[in-house]
Amino acid sequence: MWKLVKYLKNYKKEVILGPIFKLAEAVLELIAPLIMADIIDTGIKNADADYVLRMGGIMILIAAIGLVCALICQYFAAKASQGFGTDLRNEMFARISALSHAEIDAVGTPSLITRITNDVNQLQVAVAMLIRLVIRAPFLVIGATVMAVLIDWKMSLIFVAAAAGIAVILYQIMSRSVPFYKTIQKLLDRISLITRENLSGVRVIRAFSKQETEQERFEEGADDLKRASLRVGKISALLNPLTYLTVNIGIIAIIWFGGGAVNTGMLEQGEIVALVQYMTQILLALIVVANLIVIFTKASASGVRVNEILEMQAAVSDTGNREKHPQKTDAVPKIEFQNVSFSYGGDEMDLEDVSVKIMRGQTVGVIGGTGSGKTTFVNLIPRFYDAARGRVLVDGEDVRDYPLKQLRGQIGIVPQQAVLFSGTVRDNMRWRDREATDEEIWEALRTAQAYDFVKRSPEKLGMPILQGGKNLSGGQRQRLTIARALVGRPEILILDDSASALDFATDAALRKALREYGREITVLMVSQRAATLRNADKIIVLSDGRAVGIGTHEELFEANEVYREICLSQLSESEVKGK
Ligand SMILES: Nc1ncnc2c1ncn2[C@@H]1O[C@H](COP(=O)(O)OP(=O)(O)OP(=O)(O)O)[C@@H](O)[C@H]1O
Repeated sequence: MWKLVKYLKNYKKEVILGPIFKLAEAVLELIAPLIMADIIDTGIKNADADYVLRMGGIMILIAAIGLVCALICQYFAAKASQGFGTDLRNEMFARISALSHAEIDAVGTPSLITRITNDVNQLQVAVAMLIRLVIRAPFLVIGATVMAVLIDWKMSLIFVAAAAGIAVILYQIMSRSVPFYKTIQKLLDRISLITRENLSGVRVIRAFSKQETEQERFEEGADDLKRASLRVGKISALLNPLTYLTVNIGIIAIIWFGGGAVNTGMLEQGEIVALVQYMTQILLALIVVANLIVIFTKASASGVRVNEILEMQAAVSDTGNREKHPQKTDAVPKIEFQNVSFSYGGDEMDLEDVSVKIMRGQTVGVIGGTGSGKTTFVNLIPRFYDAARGRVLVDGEDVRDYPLKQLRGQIGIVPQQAVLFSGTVRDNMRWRDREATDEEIWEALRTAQAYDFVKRSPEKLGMPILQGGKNLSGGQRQRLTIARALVGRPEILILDDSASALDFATDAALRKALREYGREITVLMVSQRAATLRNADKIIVLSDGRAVGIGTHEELFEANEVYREICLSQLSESEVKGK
């Protein structure tokens, strides 16, 4: 948690001045019982109304000054804690954006969300408390004890005994409850995961009538959280009664022994009242200390989770990479895989020893069964992941040597899942090229077979798109994601099973339109449909992560068992042979 202190650097003034004002308030609080004692022992004893009123006035003044000090401290605490939270969130967001897919997969999106929201909240509360109470509470405990010693050192022994008793109670309760706070944080992560899955998958859940099962899953998660919270609650609930009991025993002892001392003239009545007030102040301060321990324990669990993100090293990084100026000649393959192997972390390689050359302007198909490694293969080109062995080259340069912006800037990607963002069609189309003109956008829409439905809409390019593209059909979404990748004319276009939601005629029209780009674009087309890839210049057949065949449709159909089987399961004999 202390590693996060650097995020307070912009709020030094608040962090220093806040506690000073709070301390001033505490000093005034410690003076008040002495004045009270004086009122009783001098003003009331001598029936001096003037004295009582004067001293009463001073007490009101002290209370008013204390209030102002408290408000100023509160202002500083709010400013520093909110500013700290904002800076920390901005930094976390930047780090999360720089993480590669591997780390995001490992932590999980819901956990990232709870870390940047709930965990930062806990830390903000801790910062506010740090400024407001961390110095004040111990100061009051020590100060009240010292004041008691000044009044009567023998009576102050009661304070020492009560404080020791409360310290033991605090330790016993905290050591039992603190470990649960970490568990509670994890359970919150789980609830967040279930909620997120349910909200994003609500249509599927309804389609499969799985509402009840999902409700049960959520209730289970909520029950676990309730159980853990109740356990902590039951332990912590003992804190207040036990502390009150100890302090009240202390007060009884003060009155008991103090009464005797008053009778023998060793102590004044007012001094007894002051001692009781100091005892109450100690009680309140110790309860604050207990709450502070809880808040700091939660914050320390949150701090660890936040630090994990801040210290995470992105597996894919481009630190130190300078812009490349490769010779873009026909002699050098546009894309080359040299003995590439990759694993997501399991025992087996998800891609094994793949070597392939893709020349400039070629259209290359990637085919294979479900889970054969097609997406993994194309994901290595824009460096969503890095190869474990071997090299991936673009224009003869290792992809790891390019700045990510330059590498990804020349690639248009259409992912398997058509994701659009809220805004207009125009906003979405300008993701690759902010400066793209309407003409360029219309051209990309035409190639992607999205021209007609956008043109028909009254707002044209201003047509609104809801979050996730929910106001569009699956096919329309997919066409827009294809158009988005084409705007700005990428040198490499990767279509990851992107035509799957298109009918055959549209799929064919898309391929025809793409051919018109000629040699300008190198196209990688992942598909499970043999018909889609039949006319490609080259087809790569993947099976269990291995490239088991590379060649044209005719060559592969002749010589490759896996490819022939795929074709025969999908195409009629005339389709297999026909062009
Ligand atoms: N993020 C991931 N984490 C761990 N394993 C993964 C991940 N993505 C894919 N895999 C595994 O890697 C293998 C190849 O997956 P990949 O997505 O490349 O297959 P695919 O050929 O594109 O399949 P499909 O046609 O079904 O999309 C599969 O066994 C899959 O379980």
